[in-house]
Amino acid sequence: MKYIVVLGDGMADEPIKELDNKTPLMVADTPQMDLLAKKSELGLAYTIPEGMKPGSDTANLAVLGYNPRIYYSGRSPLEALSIGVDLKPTDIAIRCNIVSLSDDDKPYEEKTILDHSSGEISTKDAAVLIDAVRKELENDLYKFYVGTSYRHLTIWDQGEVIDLVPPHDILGKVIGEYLPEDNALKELMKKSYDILNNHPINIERKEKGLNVANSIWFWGAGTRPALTSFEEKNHKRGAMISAVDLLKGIAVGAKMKVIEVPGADGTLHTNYEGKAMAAVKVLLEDDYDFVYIHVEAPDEMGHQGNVANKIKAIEFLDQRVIKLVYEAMKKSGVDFRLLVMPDHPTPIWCRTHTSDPVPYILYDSTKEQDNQWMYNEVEAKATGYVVDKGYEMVNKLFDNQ
Ligand SMILES: O=C(O)[C@@H](CO)OP(=O)(O)O
Repeated sequence: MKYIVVLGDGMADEPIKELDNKTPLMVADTPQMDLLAKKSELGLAYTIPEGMKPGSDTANLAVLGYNPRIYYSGRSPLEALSIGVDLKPTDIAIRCNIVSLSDDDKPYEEKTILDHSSGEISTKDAAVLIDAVRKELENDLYKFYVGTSYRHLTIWDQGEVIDLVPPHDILGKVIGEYLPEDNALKELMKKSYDILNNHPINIERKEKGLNVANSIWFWGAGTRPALTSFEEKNHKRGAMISAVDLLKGIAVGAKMKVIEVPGADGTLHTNYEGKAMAAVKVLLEDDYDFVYIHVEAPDEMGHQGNVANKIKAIEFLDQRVIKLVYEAMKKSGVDFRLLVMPDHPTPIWCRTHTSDPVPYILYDSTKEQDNQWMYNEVEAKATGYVVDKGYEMVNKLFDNQ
């Protein structure tokens, strides 16, 4: 038996007025997910433990079977594992976004945050900007490392885990009240604006009408994580396919195989087919038992508040990932169980995450069901199946309960 998770980041949503009070999942043309839903258990899963913040860190740990209350020690330390930075016990890892602030004459505190992703800047351009920041601001206490696209890393030697606001939670707002209380971190952010706003890369971006990448933004602080190995825990050899350091870092921590897919970049235009084919290969040719395919695009489109592109991202996931994996597995004749779900909702109305339960499909090629339901939030709720503890989902997938 082979085991597959397809994780559509932020795919769940709420009814939207312009969509006749339907959700993007209800409106999207998803014949593959609907076919699977008919043959499967359909239900709702709570991936965010009560009282915890609805981050992709917490939710994906849960879907991989790690109780966030035990294993969560911050987002950035997980990403550091993927970036290859070995944290000392006294190091604090902090996510260092490159964001777009309003390019006006107002003091830093009065600027508005326009985009947490600087127009999904390329890693190549971002690396040049992080280098410019590093030259001016790095010292014995603060070190800067390049991650992927707008997502980078700062290590604060002998620092503290302090509460910092994720930039995607405050899009369109004046930043003053959301800046770090820690003065040193705030100063680094302020100085970064002076370094970056008129950097040649940003002058070019302005000319091209692209969002400028003119400030760093700190959030997601934490300490070195300690995950039990996935194989020890589940007696399954597991592999991870994702564009983002968060998921790749969780996999490094869990001693899973990390598969790099060329062209997988976390955007709407990622290499969907490449991810699907890499998953099939690791299961059928390399004989791994479990693969986790993470697709970031629906979440990013949610953060952008772009309903048409969120629908597109869901349709791409359906036709260019799930369909390919399903058909290749069927053709191989190997039995498999397939779990399709988001980690959390990223509703268009709020452009950030919520803690609501998410719809899941659990398919078993050896026990096909014959139901009438389709894959969406409303029908998943109507079935009455509920998984209260998201971190038990893998046990369901492995049929271990
Ligand atoms: O990587 C990030 O900065 C965030 C926002 O895009 O991702 P997610 O919403 O998946 O936590």
